[in-house]
Amino acid sequence: MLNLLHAPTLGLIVTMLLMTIASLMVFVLKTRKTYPGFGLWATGLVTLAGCFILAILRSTLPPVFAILTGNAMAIASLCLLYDGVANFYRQSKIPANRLNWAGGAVILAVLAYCLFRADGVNIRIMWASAFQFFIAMRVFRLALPHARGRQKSATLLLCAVFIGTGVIASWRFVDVMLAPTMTDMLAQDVGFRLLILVEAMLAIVVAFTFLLLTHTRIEEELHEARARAEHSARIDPLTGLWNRRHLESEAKREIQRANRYVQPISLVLLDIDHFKQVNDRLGHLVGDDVLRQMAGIVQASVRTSDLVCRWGGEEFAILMPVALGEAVQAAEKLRHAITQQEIEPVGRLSISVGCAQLVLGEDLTSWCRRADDALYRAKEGGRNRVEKDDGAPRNEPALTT
Ligand SMILES: Nc1nc2c(ncn2[C@@H]2O[C@H](COP(=O)(O)OP(=O)(O)OP(=O)(O)O)[C@@H](O)[C@H]2O)c(=O)[nH]1
Repeated sequence: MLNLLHAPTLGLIVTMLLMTIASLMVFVLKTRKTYPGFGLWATGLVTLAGCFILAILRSTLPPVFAILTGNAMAIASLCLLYDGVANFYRQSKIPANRLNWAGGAVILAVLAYCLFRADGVNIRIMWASAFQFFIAMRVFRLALPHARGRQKSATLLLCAVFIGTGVIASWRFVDVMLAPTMTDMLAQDVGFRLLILVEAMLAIVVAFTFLLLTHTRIEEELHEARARAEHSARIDPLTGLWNRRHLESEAKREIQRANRYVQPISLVLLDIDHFKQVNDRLGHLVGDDVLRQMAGIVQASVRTSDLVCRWGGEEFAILMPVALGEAVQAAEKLRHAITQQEIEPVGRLSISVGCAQLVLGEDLTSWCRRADDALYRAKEGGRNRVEKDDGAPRNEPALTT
């Protein structure tokens, strides 16, 4: 066991592991999509690896330089990792925290002072461990509130790693406090060296966690982009209402529900009367604006449980979870509201409306055709009126507008 944890070998293994992981982080930073903070994480790990290299080379360098530079690098790497976490969660590129850096500078000054004390090694390790504990707890506090949604597991892993780092730092603090005066850190007992090895492992897990956090954020963005694309594929760009595609897919779902629970549902189709004249007299852009105003009136005049869509051109459709009689009443109310409304710049307009209640076992095509037939009859009957189709067989052939 002792041989396995031979100090120089241990130092070499840890350094090589850290260098490898730091290089991989830099590679990911240069070649993949990353987020604010990733660069700081990569720099933090490179700095940590540099600190271990200095530890290995300590005997070949002037001791004051090796100790102070090594500690400065260790402090800087902790501050960089914290800044990376802060920037990642806040999505900002501004370096996050001056308190850590100021604290780090004070600790470094204390460490420099300790170089001239007989019990300096112990005190140095205790101060450095205290700082490590402080940063670990700050990272934990910063990250924990973000453990939700898709980021939950990766963030919890990050919190666990920094809790582990904090535990090791406090363990080492107590261990060194109780130990006799030390002359060389790496010459300490096996337990002490084992802690360094565990810390190196934690650094690797941290790097993995950073990659995981980045990956889950990419997933999150893709998911949101897909949801946005799906939503906008169902919206009519001119009026902002749902489009026909959305209404049809909702109607299919409603048909299943209505058939299963025998609940009434009606389709109301409405068409602006003589809309062509608006375009012809005032131009297509004014026509577009009139359509937008009409959409607003229709949407405002129906219940929130009704689904309004632009069916196409100057036609709108409303899905109402009510029986035919109530749908006709609502359509009359809407027709009346529209005729009372001043529409800029054309004045008052009227609509023709066709209503049809879903018949048990009927499909969407047949239901729409019946509503369309009723609308056609409203047009034929002189416009500005509501017609219904009650599902009873008719003698005349089915017509469409
Ligand atoms: N401005 C504008 N006009 C549109 C749009 N979609 C369809 N239209 C116009 O709507 C008009 C529909 O004309 P018609 O089908 O003859 O109907 P109408 O003039 O309303 O006559 P009736 O429906 O029979 O009362 C055409 O002039 C189309 O160009 C659109 O997105 N914007």
